[in-house]
Amino acid sequence: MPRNKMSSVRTVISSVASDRVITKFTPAFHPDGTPYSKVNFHPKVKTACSENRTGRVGLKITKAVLVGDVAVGKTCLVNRFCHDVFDRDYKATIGVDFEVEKFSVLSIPITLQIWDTAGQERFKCIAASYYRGAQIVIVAFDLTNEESLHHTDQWMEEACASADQPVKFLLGTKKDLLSPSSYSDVEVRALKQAKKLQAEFWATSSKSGENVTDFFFRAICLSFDDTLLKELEVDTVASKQIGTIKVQKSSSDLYEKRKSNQLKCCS
Ligand SMILES: Nc1nc2c(ncn2[C@@H]2O[C@H](COP(=O)(O)OP(=O)(O)OP(=O)(O)O)[C@@H](O)[C@H]2O)c(=O)[nH]1
Repeated sequence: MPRNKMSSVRTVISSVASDRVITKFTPAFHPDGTPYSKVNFHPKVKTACSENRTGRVGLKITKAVLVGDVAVGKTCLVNRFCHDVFDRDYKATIGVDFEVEKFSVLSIPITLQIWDTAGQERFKCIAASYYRGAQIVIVAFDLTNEESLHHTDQWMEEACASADQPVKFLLGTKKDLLSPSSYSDVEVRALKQAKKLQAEFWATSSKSGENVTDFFFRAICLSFDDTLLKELEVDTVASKQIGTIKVQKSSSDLYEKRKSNQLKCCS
């Protein structure tokens, strides 16, 4: 890599907070609650990162959209992760809000944009226009509100319609409000729903902070690994195609050479 490019990557990494450095693949929350079997970064991804061959991946922004019913706790989740605060007073999101967080994943700088959308029906149109191109879709529901779990089908369908082959999550909020036995009952239904949605299930509490950081780290790990693998495959196909053109060119050169030799012999 050219010297100036390398030093700009280093500058970005040095501006990443120490608690945003990811060196290990974060595991799923529940072994039966995920369609993603990955437990580690792909060997090709690890090699590409160690050799600084990550192309445009380190320069791209990873977009996450957060959707779900009114007052399930979307804004509180973002505020807990980005600012480590919790507000017990409810203030409805108007339309859409967003936060940006910088990470270093296997020493590659990654910028995560989290779009926190309004759950209120009247803002749905505005919020939906921000789903486009999302690589991470998070459908939140309130673990204490069964109806909000039922509505996750529709939220997932709408958010994925214009997303970009996203990594999908079904995220239960307000875990602190449930006793262990009530939580176990809800978990059974949530795991069933996650399977139906082909999404990974997480249960969090923005009040206590339980599982909030692990959840976002997991989302980043899955998305980063996916995106970089796709990018490396594109590079491999492109270099194979260049190789084929070269082979074709040299064999046609050989043909022309032979033809001219034959002509020389005949004359
Ligand atoms: N006990 C508890 N309360 C929570 C938690 N998360 C959110 N709340 C409360 O739930 C209410 C709604 O939270 P918000 O984060 O504003 O909900 P929202 O989903 O962003 O709502 P909209 O913007 O209208 O879509 C607030 O009163 C929060 O204090 C949690 O983990 N535990």
